Amino acid sequence: MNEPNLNVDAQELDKFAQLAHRWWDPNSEFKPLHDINPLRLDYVDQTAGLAGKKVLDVGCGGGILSESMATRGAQVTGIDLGEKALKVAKLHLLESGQKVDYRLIAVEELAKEQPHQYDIVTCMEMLEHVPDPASVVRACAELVKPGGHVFFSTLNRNPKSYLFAVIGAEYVLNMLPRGTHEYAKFIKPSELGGYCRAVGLGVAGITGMSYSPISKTYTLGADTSINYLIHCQQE
Ligand SMILES: C[S@@+](CC[C@H](N)C(=O)[O-])C[C@H]1O[C@@H](n2cnc3c(N)ncnc32)[C@H](O)[C@@H]1O
Repeated sequence: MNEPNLNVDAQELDKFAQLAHRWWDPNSEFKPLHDINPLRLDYVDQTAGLAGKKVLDVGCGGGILSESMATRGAQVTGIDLGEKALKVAKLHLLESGQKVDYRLIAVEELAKEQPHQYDIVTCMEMLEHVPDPASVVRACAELVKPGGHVFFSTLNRNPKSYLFAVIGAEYVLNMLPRGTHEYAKFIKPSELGGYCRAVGLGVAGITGMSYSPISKTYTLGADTSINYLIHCQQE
């Protein structure tokens, strides 16, 4: 994917391509995504109701969230620009027997092709890896049906998130490979909320996702200082 006008950072895609074969190993570099998945899945399901809904998962990677939403009865399309991750995602369907439509396409392109087609759009842990996150938010707003739900999760930008998400996770606890995250690309909730409101997505809720190095578990709650989920509705 080297087309100059795509909203993509080739180095970011390459990081995920190098690791793609380990996507479904719950003890690999993707362990944090496996660990947070039940929390975000329940949050989306309880907030928007997945059964019978047409759902788009943007930046779906190997399909951890996409597949789990399919198990809740959603008709899921997963898109990414990482070819290897998508291959892994498709292979995993053979093992799980789930049904997800995976496509290699930029979200901005899909928005032109299928405007206002989805009841729910999810875009988790992806915005902090793209050059122009506002463009992704705009495309998600174009893809969701009037009154539909859009969910984003990303990393907040402040000294605490630098300490925990970069130094702690990559250098002290070795939970993630060094260089996984670029601090300058982290996004404050106020900035993400601004991108959403600018394209007609009303912010309905913001929830923090916190990790306890003592219990080694994640919880949802009021603390949005490191990782957070934002729930929007198309106005
Ligand atoms: C941290 S992974 C998150 C995967 C998945 N959303 C999850 O939370 O389980 C980030 C994903 O974003 C994808 N990505 C990065 N830049 C992208 C872009 N410009 N368009 C689509 N996907 C992109 C990567 O290929 C990778 O699969």
